Amino acid sequence: MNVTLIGYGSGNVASVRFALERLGARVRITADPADLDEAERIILPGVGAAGYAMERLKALGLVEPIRRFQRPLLGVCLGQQLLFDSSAEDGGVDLLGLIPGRVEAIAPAPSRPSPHMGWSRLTLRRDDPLLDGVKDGDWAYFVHGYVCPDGPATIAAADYGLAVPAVVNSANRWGCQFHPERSAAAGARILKNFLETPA
Ligand SMILES: NC(=O)CC[C@H](N)C(=O)O
Repeated sequence: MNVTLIGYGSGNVASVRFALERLGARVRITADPADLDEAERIILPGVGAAGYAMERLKALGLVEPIRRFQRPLLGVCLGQQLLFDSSAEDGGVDLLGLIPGRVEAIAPAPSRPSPHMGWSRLTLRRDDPLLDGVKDGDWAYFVHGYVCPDGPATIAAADYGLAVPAVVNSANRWGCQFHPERSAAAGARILKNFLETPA
């Protein structure tokens, strides 16, 4: 099982790599656009600000190779958000535009501080190869202050006083808002399923 992990200076590369290698994957970390064109499957990690992440992807010439990639692609945490059209973060930033919609800030409420930090249970919305073996009610670990738009791409959600698209899919692109590398059995199963998704 080969996987290419984009190391672009805005991602939790080390923890994702360790989780993938624990599953037996051969991990290549790269920021070279040529490596993406020949990758069997790609994971786009991400932590921090959307604006900076997009600046890094643009500076490294990675935006178009990611956009044109037709084999399995998984965005993790901020990496899921980057798959959408735009984000309100950093005063508004255009993203990769692979899934329709705008990422918005989580509106804080008395029972719902922002950022959403901690364990929440998953509600499965529909079957998907990435969710094979994941059960309704499984726990996942979230750390985010922005939330993707809930729509047809949502295949699993978490209830945080608002519906948080926890796992999304559109064509060959999947996203995971929570940290699968820090989400115990469900997270490990999602990474394993991604590694086994036919390229
Ligand atoms: N954990 C993160 O890196 C968060 C990503 C994004 N900036 C958000 O607040 O949702």
